[in-house]
Amino acid sequence: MNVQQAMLYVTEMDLVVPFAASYGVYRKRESIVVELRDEDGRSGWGEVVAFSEPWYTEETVRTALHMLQDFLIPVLLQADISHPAEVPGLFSHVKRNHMAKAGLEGAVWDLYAQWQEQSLAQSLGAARREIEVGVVIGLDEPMKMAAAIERYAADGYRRFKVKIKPENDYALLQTIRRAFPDLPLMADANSAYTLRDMKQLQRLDDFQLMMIEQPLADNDFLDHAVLQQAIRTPVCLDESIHTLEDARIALQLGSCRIINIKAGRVGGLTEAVRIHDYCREHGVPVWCGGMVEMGISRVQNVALAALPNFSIPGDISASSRHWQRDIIVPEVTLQNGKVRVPAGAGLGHAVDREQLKKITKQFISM
Ligand SMILES: O=C(O)CCC(=O)c1ccccc1C(=O)O
Ligand SMILES: [Mg+2]
Repeated sequence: MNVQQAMLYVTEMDLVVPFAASYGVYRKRESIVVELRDEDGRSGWGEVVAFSEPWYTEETVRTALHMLQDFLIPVLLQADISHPAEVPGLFSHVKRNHMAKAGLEGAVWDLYAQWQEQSLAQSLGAARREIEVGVVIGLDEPMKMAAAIERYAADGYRRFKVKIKPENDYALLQTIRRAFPDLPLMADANSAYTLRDMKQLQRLDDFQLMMIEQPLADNDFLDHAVLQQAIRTPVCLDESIHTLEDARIALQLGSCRIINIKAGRVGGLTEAVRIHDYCREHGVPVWCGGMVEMGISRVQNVALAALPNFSIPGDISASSRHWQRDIIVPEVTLQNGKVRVPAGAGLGHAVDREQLKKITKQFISM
């Protein structure tokens, strides 16, 4: 497989509703869509899920463009690739910058699956035909968050995640639990706490949460282990896990009992599958995280979450959760709280070039 041309679409799209977490509020989202063309004129699609600002990890849309244009794409255009799992090795002389790398690797996976006349899920070794999915409720007033849960429950979502912060946790979860005593509920703190908040975190054991996601800083493997010893609620790590090695450290230290896998955060689908396999061997469940992404990354998530150890519904909502009009056809939709894993070759969804053109503010071809 030879990549002959790489095209980058820098996009910006309004969110259907603003999305707030402990770091701030998003009303629109910038992204980069990657189109790779091979020697037969096939297009493979990827998405770089970095945000405009470096709050989630250190990457941004601008740093990713720099990495893609000046380091990663030149290497990819020179390479002869027989399998997408070779791509991380091609990029190993570039430190980190996982989301930039994952955008290209994802597009190579799409090309490869098309070339094999397989679905992306099949190429990844995933066999499920449908997956259960969950939804994330951004920070807001407790009554508004409870109302959002009610609406999403009616849509059929199977697991509900609320964003929390130290100023808004106990009362919020109490409001939600009183309204929905049996709801499969979890909370994501995006590193808003430290070990000094131990007592406050212990009180959250009152709410039978499925887990608490990333309570402490991303590099705090030790403090997360201390916390997990002191609370009943399972800790799930998100921002801490950038590599299989990070997952190994976290499980060996007891920093968490569950891992959130996002292909963008770990440098691509290849590393995501390796982390999945490692967790499976160690009896640790995983689930697929979300990045308020558009359809290409969303459909990659569906394929990834079809692997067997994705045993908890992920943050893989319908396209309409965030977008008026997604960039794929058909869009991702829910049937009974489940999403069907596409069976068609590659992504199994077409890119809506008309919509992509409408939201593109910068185009680069190499
Ligand atoms: O994609 C979604 O719908 C929301 C997923 C989510 O919570 C999230 C979105 C952007 C950045 C980080 C996170 C997170 O899981 O921490
Ligand atoms: Mg998270």
